[in-house]
Amino acid sequence: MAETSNQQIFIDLEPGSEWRFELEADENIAARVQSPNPVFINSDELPPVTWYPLLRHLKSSIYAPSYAKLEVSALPISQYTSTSTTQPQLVALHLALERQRILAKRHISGGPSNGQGYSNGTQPITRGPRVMVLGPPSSGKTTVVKNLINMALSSGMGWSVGVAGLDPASPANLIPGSLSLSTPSDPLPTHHLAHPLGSPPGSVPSSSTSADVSTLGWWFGHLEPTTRGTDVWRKLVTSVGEAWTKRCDKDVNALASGLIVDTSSAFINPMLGTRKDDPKARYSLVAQAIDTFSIDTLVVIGHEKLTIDLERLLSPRGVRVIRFPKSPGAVDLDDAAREIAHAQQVRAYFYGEPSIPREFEKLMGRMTVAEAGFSPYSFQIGWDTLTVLRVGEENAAPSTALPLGSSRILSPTRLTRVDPSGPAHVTRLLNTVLAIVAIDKQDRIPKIKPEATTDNIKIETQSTEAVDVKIENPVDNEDGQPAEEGEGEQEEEAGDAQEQEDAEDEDEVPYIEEVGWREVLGFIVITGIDHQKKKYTVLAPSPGRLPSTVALAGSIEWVDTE
Ligand SMILES: Nc1ncnc2c1ncn2[C@@H]1O[C@H](COP(=O)(O)OP(=O)(O)OP(=O)(O)O)[C@@H](O)[C@H]1O
Repeated sequence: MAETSNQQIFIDLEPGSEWRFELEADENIAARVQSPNPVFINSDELPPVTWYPLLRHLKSSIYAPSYAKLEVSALPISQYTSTSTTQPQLVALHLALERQRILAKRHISGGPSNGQGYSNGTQPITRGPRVMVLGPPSSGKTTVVKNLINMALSSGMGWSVGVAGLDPASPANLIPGSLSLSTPSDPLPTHHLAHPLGSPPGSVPSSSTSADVSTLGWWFGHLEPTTRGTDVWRKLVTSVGEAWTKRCDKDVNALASGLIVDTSSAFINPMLGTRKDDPKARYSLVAQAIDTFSIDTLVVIGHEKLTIDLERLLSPRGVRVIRFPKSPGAVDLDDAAREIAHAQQVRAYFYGEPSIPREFEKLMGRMTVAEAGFSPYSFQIGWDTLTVLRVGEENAAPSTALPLGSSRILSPTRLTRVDPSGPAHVTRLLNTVLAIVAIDKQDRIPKIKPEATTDNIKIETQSTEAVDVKIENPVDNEDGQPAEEGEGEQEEEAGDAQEQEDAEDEDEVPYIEEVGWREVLGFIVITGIDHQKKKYTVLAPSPGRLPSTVALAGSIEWVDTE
């Protein structure tokens, strides 16, 4: 209940209650605890007597395990307190995971197992918990993941928990459209929408409004997996899994700490990823993620049928399926709210964490400090210098050009190069976010002699026999423009040898398909296109040369409206 005295606003919290708020576009508030007992936001303790900024559009809650008094700088229009919290269930789940971590650590360090380090009484516990959280849209998956991470990182045990983000719409630390892997070292704060699971790969030192999270990213380029994009998705998930395995091989603490995986709500669709050659398969992408990360615990939020379905499917594989209640506080996010969150996430990648609002200057007392903003950099780069690729999109001769009765089979993960001279392509690229990928010598497909300069395309005849045929001069494949000279400072710096090589390979995608599921080096966005000069204007997070001039496009766009 809120009370006002001497222009101060206090909220009294009963033991085991949470204060929930939904901030409007113009509401920035700060909160601080004014009682000896601590309060928590997503299981991260509010620092004592320090103002904790809660910025516009944020929807969250502050939990008090025992009686607490909270002071807020202003009362949001939408706020209430409630004792119907899922915090006790979260704590119980955390304790079960913590036990597994401790036993795994004991096993890894060769300590006595005294019969406890065994799961099911037979298998020794050799590694920390591998948990995946599943549920319908807005059921609170990311919130549960964040709470579990924060409880583990606050336990004082020095855990190094892995966080895999398999929800490209709620990116863990990166731009929407990414899959990610991070190992945060400090509890993740909740100040704004920009980074639901921490801050971007730190080019700046950590501060108290973001967590120092070194994040690896992979580019899916779309907000959710679809059956059509399944092949690329699977490759990307495998890449994330390999990175996690590598991490565990090098760091036994990560192995003992375990992994928590956030997932896309699309995962609850049983038919997602079902292939024509195996039409009866259900939950194939869930099963793939479970195998890839050796998941042992699946947490299903508030969905009874899904829990039962998955239990039937996964129990034989030794996966524990737990039904977890949906928090009554979880807010149904509509399209508008999601768009705002995505725009803030992209903006924060380029400009850094949102700054602390001016109106907080009048608040007396200590304030959690803001991250220094980044210095994004805008420059022009020639169409021929920046090679923009799409993964898994058809971009070849039209089917009508094929022999009668035949159909084309293209690799579902093939790369196509965006042809800047085709007007449709250029228009599509405006405002597009691009993921920069590293290229090395082995990635180049050796140039084929002119008579063989074709696209290898399999043609399936009606008798279903596959034969290889070659189609010359694939339509829409490359512009064939010679590389421009003197593209400006950035270009000369960025282009170097690669620019020359790109110009040579104008008629085909010169790289192997693996480039499409490689870890990304960073992101840029195309903010302008000069058709006359054949140049893109791009925004990068920092000045200096691009680490590579090969970039992957998807369907993620961003226009800075601030
Ligand atoms: N107990 C709570 N009190 C207040 N707000 C909450 C609570 N739990 C979750 N929320 C809010 O509800 C919204 C939805 O939660 P969250 O993003 O965790 O769900 P999700 O299942 O991951 O969503 P998505 O559909 O994006 O996958 C978020 O804005 C979150 O901050």
